[in-house]
This record gives sequence, structure tokens and C-alpha cells, in this order.
Amino acid sequence: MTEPDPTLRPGPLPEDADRALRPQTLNDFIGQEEARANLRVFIESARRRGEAMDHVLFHGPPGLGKTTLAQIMARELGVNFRMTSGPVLAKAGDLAAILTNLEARDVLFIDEIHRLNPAVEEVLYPALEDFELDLVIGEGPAARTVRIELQPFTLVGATTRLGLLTTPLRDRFGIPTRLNFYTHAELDHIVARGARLAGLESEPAGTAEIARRARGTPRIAGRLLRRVIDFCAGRGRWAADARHRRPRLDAAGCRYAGSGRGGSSISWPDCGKLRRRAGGDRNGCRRPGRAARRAGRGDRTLPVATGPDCPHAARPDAGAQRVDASGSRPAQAAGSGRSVLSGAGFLEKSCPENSSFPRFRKRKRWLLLTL
Ligand SMILES: Nc1ncnc2c1ncn2[C@@H]1O[C@H](COP(=O)(O)OP(=O)(O)OP(=O)(O)O)[C@@H](O)[C@H]1O
Ligand SMILES: [Mg+2]
Repeated sequence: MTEPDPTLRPGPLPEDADRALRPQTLNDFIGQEEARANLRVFIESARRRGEAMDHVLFHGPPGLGKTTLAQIMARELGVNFRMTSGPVLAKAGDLAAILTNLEARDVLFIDEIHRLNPAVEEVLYPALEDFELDLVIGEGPAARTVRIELQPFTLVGATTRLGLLTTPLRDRFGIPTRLNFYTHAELDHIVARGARLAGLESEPAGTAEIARRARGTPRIAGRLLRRVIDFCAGRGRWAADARHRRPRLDAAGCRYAGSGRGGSSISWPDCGKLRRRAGGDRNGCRRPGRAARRAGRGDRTLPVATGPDCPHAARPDAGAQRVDASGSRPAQAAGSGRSVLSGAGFLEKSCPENSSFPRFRKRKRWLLLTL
């Protein structure tokens, strides 16, 4: 764990070939323009001054390139890269062992930093600010504290749950950087690059088809590309166009999930399941007879959720539609004292459709169903 990652030696090795999909330099890295432009400035500045770069915190959904960027940073700074993760550092001594082995200006990457043990976090505070380590040696009356000087280093933290980080720890990162979902065009580039590195030719329509299904996430794009390659290799040829690729993606069981940026995380079969729970049939269609029966029992009519990825959605951009017994859509729920539209409006504000947290989007859809 404290040894430098052998795959991060400056020169490429023959066995690195299977890892080639990870971009190696900032120039290779596609997307995240703002983060990249800022990092380029900070790296250049640190190099010129010959000092350790300030601590960096990458946060954002999984698979967007936090680990990749941390590795690129170390490479661009020309220093060693040491990697560990929050749950692995069980005791303060574990962290102390890593910190005391760092060389000047090294990059220490802690993945899942929100899962650090509080006792370990306490040790980290002085290390980050003063490059000093306060350790307690011995127990009881014989216990004494020892202060150890550390080499200046750069901590790169990565988290998918920024909200779980304590404020003192968050404030010690001089460069907090949020990674966003990728656009279709960026994913298209990533897929085309992946195919090129795999030694395959690709057509724009084919890479666009994969990009469209990647839910704004390079990791998913890479996974889909590998499955398409598997299917094509299985059939003895590489499908070079979308016409062939589409059925292969479907065959691979890939979810069709609308747009990448703000696209839904619920595939349409899941959506059908939710709709059935809300009283509709598998397509979410409420038959007049059924709705009439509900009205007869004094049940309030339920909004029928729609989503951008539901093939049966009447209006994909609508948050919710109200259907009453007659099939019309009144603006206000009679007697409910609560408007479905205002509920949807509130949700729209608090959980915007383009929220980067799939959890919010799922909850929004669920709330719409239960309003
Ligand atoms: N900009 C990019 N260009 C090309 N490939 C990328 C890019 N960003 C990420 N990838 C690819 O996506 C995959 C996931 O990246 P990475 O492991 O860095 O994500 P992460 O944010 O650290 O995810 P997690 O939060 O799950 O640890 C890797 O295979 C990497 O090669
Ligand atoms: Mg990672």
C-alpha cells in the first residue's frame, strides 16, 4: 500500500496495454474543461516554484474520473503516486506509516475519504496544515506525545459523498473540484478513443450510439464498448455502424437511459415496475374502468409518473400527469388540499431533473408516484 504503484512509472511497460483506456496526461483527458484548465495552472505553478501543490478534493458521482485525474496529477507533477482509501486506514498508525514514507512533493491519494475513521482524521489535520504528525506513544501515565516532521506532500482526496465529509477536513483542501457528468459529444470522443486504443475502427454513428447509452459516465461508456467488442468478436467481426451496434447493445442487456447529462438512472423496465405499484398497468396506463372503481371507493386519483426514458410516456418532459376517472386532467386534486402540480414544482426545485445525484432523481420519481 505504501509502495508506489508500479504501473505509474514514467515509461510505459508492455503489461500496461490493458490499462491503456485510462488517459495518461491532462491533454489526453477528455471533458471536465473547467477542472482541467484550473488543474493545469496549479500544476504548472507548483512545478515552477518547486513546491508541493495544495491539497485537492475531487468530488462527484462514481466513474467520472476522480482516480484518473489524481494519477494524471502525479504524472504531470513528476512525483510518486501513493494510493490508499478511507476504509483501509483503520488506525492512526496506518496513516502515520504512509505519511512518514512520503518523499518531498509526493501525491497521496485517499479514495472514499468520507469513510475515514475519526481518529485517523484527527491525525491528518496537523499533517495537512503544518506537515507535522502528533503521535501518542505508550499508554496510561507513561504515555507521551511525539511530533514528527513530514516532507511537504499533496493530499488528493476523492469522494462520491461530499456531504459526509466533516467541515474541518473539507476546509483543509485548498482546491475542491467538482466533476460533472459528460456530454454526449465528450463520451463520443471517449468511446472513439477507446476503440482506437483497442485497435479497432469505429464509425461516428456507432460511437454516438454507445455514448447515448452511457448515462454521462465514462466508466459505463467503457463497459458498453467492451461488451460490444465481445459480441462482435464472438461473431467474428467488429460492427462498424450503429445499425449493427444497436441490437448488440440491446443483446448485452444494456439499459437505455436517455440523455447523459441529467439522464435518468432508472431504466424503463424498472419504471414499469414502479408504475404497477402506483396502480397502473405495466405501462403505467390507467384503464378508465379501474380509475372509475377507485373513484367509487373514494380514492384520490393518483398522478401517473412519466420519465424521459419511459417509452410509454405521453409527454416525456412532463413531471407528472393527473388522470381522473373521465380521463381528463384537472389542475388541482379535488379535496386533497394539495396540488400535484405544486408538489411536482417543489420537487422540480429541490431535485432538479439535471441533478447530478441519481438518488434524487429516483426519489423524485418515487415521490411523484406517492403524492
Ligand atoms: N475523461 C476521461 N476520458 C477517458 N476515460 C475516462 C475519463 N474519465 C474517466 N475515464 C474512464 O472511466 C473509468 C472510471 O474512471 P475513474 O476510476 O477515474 O472514476 P472515479 O471517479 O474514480 O470512480 P469511483 O468514484 O467509482 O472511484 C476509467 O476506466 C477511466 O479510464
Ligand atoms: Mg476512483
